[in-house]
Amino acid sequence: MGKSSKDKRDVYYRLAKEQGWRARSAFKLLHLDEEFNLFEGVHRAVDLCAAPGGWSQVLTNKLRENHANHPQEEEPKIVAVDLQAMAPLDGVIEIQGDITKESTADEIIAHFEGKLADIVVCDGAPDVTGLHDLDEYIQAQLTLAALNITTHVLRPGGTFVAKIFRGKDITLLYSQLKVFFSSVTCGKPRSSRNSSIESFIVCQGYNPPQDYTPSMTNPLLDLKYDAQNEMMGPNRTIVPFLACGDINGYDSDRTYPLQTSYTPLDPLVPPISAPYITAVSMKRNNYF
Ligand SMILES: C[S@@+](CC[C@H](N)C(=O)[O-])C[C@H]1O[C@@H](n2cnc3c(N)ncnc32)[C@H](O)[C@@H]1O
Repeated sequence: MGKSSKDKRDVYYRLAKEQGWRARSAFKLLHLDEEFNLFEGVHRAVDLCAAPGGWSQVLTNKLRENHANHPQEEEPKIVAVDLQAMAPLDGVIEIQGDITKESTADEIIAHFEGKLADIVVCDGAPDVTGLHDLDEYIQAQLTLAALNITTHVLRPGGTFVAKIFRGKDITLLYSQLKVFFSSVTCGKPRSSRNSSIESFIVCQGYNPPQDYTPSMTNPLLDLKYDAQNEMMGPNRTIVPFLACGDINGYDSDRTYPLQTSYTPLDPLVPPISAPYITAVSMKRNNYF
């Protein structure tokens, strides 16, 4: 009887046990490295969603190798983060925290003491629900949280690698990543199960828009448009508003009965700060 594909996949599970990797996923990073040469000249790394620590082990080996080859260069620094506690790993600073939280980002940044990382990797996966659209959405949110932390800690020219679920809406995420990196490639390492929707984006050449200011309250994570969180400069995107068709005379008897002082420039688009009562009267007039 021939080997089933399941038997072949298990080779990485067995190899991981034999070679002392904490997780078979270590091979995914090793195989991505074979293709993309991820660790050349890398001394400082962040491992997001790191438990139980397979990728951190790979990082430790690669960065130590780099240091052994160039002892005059700085000592390796690796910061690993996960929701779950991780058994200690020599040479790895571990943070137990949620990567979607600002406090976790602050903690990571603090460990770099003003210096920047050469690479950020993220193998994060939320608990899947089995509802594909929902799982893809949550995975994309996790990737965006990782990207957001990355914009705070990655040096220009640096690399970001993250797990994605390559579903039908993935091109939106690619577009968002292309804003920040000169090269964005999607890779499926041979150790990643064929049956799995997972792939990895390899983003190289970090190059944020000029004057981009990293912020945890930015549109990638948090859609807040109140006065305190107003987007400025290149963080702010304004798209044209086009009234389609002739709206003259449309519903011309409308009134704003509860707002004597409110004179909107465009009655169909009240300012964001317009009071609740505006929404009530607009709703009453069936504008939305
Ligand atoms: C597939 S495992 C990572 C395996 C790891 N790369 C390794 O080689 O050992 C996914 C991890 O993502 C973590 N995770 C999921 N959501 C997270 C979040 N919001 N913040 C931090 N970690 C998260 C989980 O706790 C889990 O340990």
